[in-house]
Amino acid sequence: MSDATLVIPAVSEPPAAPPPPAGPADRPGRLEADAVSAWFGQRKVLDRVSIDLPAGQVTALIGPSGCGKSTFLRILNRMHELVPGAALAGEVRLDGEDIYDPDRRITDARRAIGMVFQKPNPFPAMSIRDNVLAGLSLVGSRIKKAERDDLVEESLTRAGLWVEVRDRLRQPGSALSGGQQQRLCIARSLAVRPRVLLMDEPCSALDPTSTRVVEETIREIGSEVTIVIVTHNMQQAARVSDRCAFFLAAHGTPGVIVEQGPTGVIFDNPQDSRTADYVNGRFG
Ligand SMILES: Nc1ncnc2c1ncn2[C@@H]1O[C@H](COP(=O)(O)OP(=O)(O)OP(=O)(O)O)[C@@H](O)[C@H]1O
Repeated sequence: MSDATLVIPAVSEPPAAPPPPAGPADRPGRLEADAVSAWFGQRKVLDRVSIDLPAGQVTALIGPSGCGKSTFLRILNRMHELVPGAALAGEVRLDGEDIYDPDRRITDARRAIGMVFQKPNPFPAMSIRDNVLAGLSLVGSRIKKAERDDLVEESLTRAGLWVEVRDRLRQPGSALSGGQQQRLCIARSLAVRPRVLLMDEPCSALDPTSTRVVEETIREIGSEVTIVIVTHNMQQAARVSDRCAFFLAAHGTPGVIVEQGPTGVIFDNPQDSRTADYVNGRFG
């Protein structure tokens, strides 16, 4: 490990920030990664990745399996450091502020930067309503009882699920279809009013119809909350993203960004022949 700015997770956490105020969703945030490298033990898996993720835009991270996309995504909300033996270097800034600053709590980063995973993971025995509210306690936020119903409706509406579930909010989350469960997980993330939403292959466990509905949801919320999505599906990247970053790890070397830019350019006029080969399905 040669980079000088190795980040070591804080041992003691500073006091909790106050819960976010009720009201309209916060404005979308701008994320910047600067020379981010990552290791699992002695193995370096990302090398000096720098990218600007503009506020209110959807950025797709694309590239072959194993090139470090998910690792990079997890670095963006401080999940990488939870893996034993994992280390990282470089800087990640949310609206100019270093999310790894030792004066900042991990939960502050998680509250501002939400995550939706590959497999829908609602709490199966918990009601649909309580699943939406569960996101708040996961990041240490509280909300007044009187404001809960409004927040549930607002979050489910933004996730494109309200009309389908408004008459059965007390039913368990497990009673929903896979696509509905994924939108419930999006609603759970949105209830925290994040500035950025990270999505790790959110449609890979869904059928084509559910995939389309989740993609519509992404397009609809993409101007209110900055979205970074990892996807293997090139059509999906083309459909939902404003910008793309192409990751590659050649012959066992750490992953790097080969090319990044507006989605139209990456697909129709890429500058690097490896990008052209990948987006046209010639490898990966
Ligand atoms: N917990 C872990 N411990 C050790 N190595 C890991 C761990 N997680 C990932 N890796 C390794 O880090 C490298 C990058 O993995 P990562 O999952 O970030 O790639 P990816 O591009 O997201 O792949 P995929 O598209 O298949 O999900 C891979 O070589 C992987 O084997």
